Amino acid sequence: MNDAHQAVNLCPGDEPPSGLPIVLVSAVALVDADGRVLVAQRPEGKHLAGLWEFPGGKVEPGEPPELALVRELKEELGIDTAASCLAPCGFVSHAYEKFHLVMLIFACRKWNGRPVGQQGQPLRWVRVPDLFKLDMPPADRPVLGLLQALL
Ligand SMILES: Nc1nc2c([nH]c(=O)n2[C@H]2C[C@H](O)[C@@H](COP(=O)(O)OP(=O)(O)OP(=O)(O)O)O2)c(=O)[nH]1
Ligand SMILES: [Mg+2]
Repeated sequence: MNDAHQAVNLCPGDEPPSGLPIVLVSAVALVDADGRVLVAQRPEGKHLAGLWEFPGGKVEPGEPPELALVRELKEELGIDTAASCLAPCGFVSHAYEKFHLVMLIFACRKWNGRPVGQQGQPLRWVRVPDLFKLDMPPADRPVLGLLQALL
């Protein structure tokens, strides 16, 4: 048995199911001057409705992930930022029932305008330790650890 084979066997049951379409999403931790992070409640009628999420959305074909996020922040929150204001924090990879989510996480401390939910979605500024108490999508749990380490 070679090393690679042994490494696979160290984590039995961890293999993700294959065959699901991959959905690439860019999402952001907007961080205010007090170190709080913005979360938005997902609108009714959407996948994972009612849960608190990091703003962002699907990357369109051929679209750079940073520009997708700049676009989504304008569409969802009405704020302006730039790719140069987005610091990569990490990613999550999570199998939902119908697709496999790969979500790139950025941090952003510089934007213009005051975030307002453009679809009427409620917003909250939350300290990182308090994010653990919120009802968030299952894919987001590893993001909280990332933010705890980075912010
Ligand atoms: N934005 C965002 N999406 C998340 C998070 N966690 C999580 O599992 N997701 C999932 C929910 C969705 O299935 C997918 C992102 O889709 P989205 O609904 O935000 O996409 P979008 O803004 O482009 O909206 P739409 O045009 O497709 O309606 O990622 C999160 O923290 N933020
Ligand atoms: Mg979205």
